[in-house]
Amino acid sequence: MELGDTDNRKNDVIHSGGSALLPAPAPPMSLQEKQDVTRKLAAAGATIQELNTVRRALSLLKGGGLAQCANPAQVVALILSDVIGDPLDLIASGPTVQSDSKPEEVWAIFDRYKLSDSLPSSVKEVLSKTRPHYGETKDHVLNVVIGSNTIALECASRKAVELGLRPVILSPGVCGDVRFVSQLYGLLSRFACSPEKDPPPELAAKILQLGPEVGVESWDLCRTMNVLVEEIKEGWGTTCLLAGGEPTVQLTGKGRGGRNQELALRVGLELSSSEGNNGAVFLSGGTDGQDGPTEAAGAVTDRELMEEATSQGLDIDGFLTNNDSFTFFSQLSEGRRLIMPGLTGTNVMDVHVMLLPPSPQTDLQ
Ligand SMILES: Nc1ncnc2c1ncn2[C@@H]1O[C@H](COP(=O)(O)OP(=O)(O)OP(=O)(O)O)[C@@H](O)[C@H]1O
Ligand SMILES: O=C(O)[C@H](O)CO
Repeated sequence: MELGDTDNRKNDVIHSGGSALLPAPAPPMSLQEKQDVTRKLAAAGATIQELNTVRRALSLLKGGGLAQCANPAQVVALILSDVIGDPLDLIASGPTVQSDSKPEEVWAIFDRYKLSDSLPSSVKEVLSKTRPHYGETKDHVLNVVIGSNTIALECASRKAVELGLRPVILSPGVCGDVRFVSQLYGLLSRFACSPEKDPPPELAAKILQLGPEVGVESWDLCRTMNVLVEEIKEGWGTTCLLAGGEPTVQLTGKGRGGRNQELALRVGLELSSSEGNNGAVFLSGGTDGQDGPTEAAGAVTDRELMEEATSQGLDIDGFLTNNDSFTFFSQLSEGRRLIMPGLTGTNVMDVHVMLLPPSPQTDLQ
């Protein structure tokens, strides 16, 4: 979070991690008490939406407080979004966006995670006060999203065209468990590499059934499948399927990994078990250059993965059970499938890329 002043104007860059970088617990709450509350919520599995709704209510600067402090100076907030849907009031808990979270909304979150009875009395005191507003008008604040997953996918799409690929953007809002997300990409690859001119309708039905589990709307799935069918019928070159978002992993093991590496590993299993000529290549990477507590940003897989692992005596299921995807990719072929760009200094969530080469019958046209 950088602040800069030019004459009577304050320029802020709002980005990932901003909530933690700009703590300002509302009195009488102490910083330690506020940290304990957010840690308990995160450990209980609260979503970023729930977490930041609570953070805004317990902070002097979040939820528009920073803009209020700057009033009447003109505030220009340049925002890098790391939250699906780019909600201005939730990115870094919206320090320049007036908060409307009501105490009852916050208590409902505490109740949901059974924390209401283990909170310090300061929480009750803060929530019993009405939040200050920064006046009747918000004319002195301009919030601009200058970086987001949508923008990243649009840039990737332009690069794909430069490389002679045919891009199609599925969605910037992919979420849900990596097991469902990997099934979606496996089904889409089978749909695109289908030997029939018209892919089997049951494949399309399964893809549409998965939509709600992975945060992708039916019309985005139908639009994408129509592009893939056109590719099959008209025999374009390789289609570059682009998507992004922030899937989740249910951690059951003690291994080292991240959601991007685990997703890539699971998609590799899907591709390896897919019959026919499934020449898809899949990449998942964190745009901040770090995936979980590892040096990698993600990994690349294809249908050769299973055979490659088996030939090197690596049991994929064992690594997955232990959430040990980083160790797996590090040991496989000297780590050649890992993506290691280093930290990028920005964060617009994860990007998924799947290259779908033309299926054999179109080569003969
Ligand atoms: N061994 C593991 N295997 C798979 N996923 C893991 C593992 N360890 C952690 N994770 C996942 O990685 C996530 C944390 O990823 P990361 O450290 O990249 O932060 P982040 O969620 O991207 O936050 P930020 O947006 O601030 O970078 C956790 O939500 C957890 O589900
Ligand atoms: O700082 C935060 O609140 C998260 O990174 C979401 O923006």
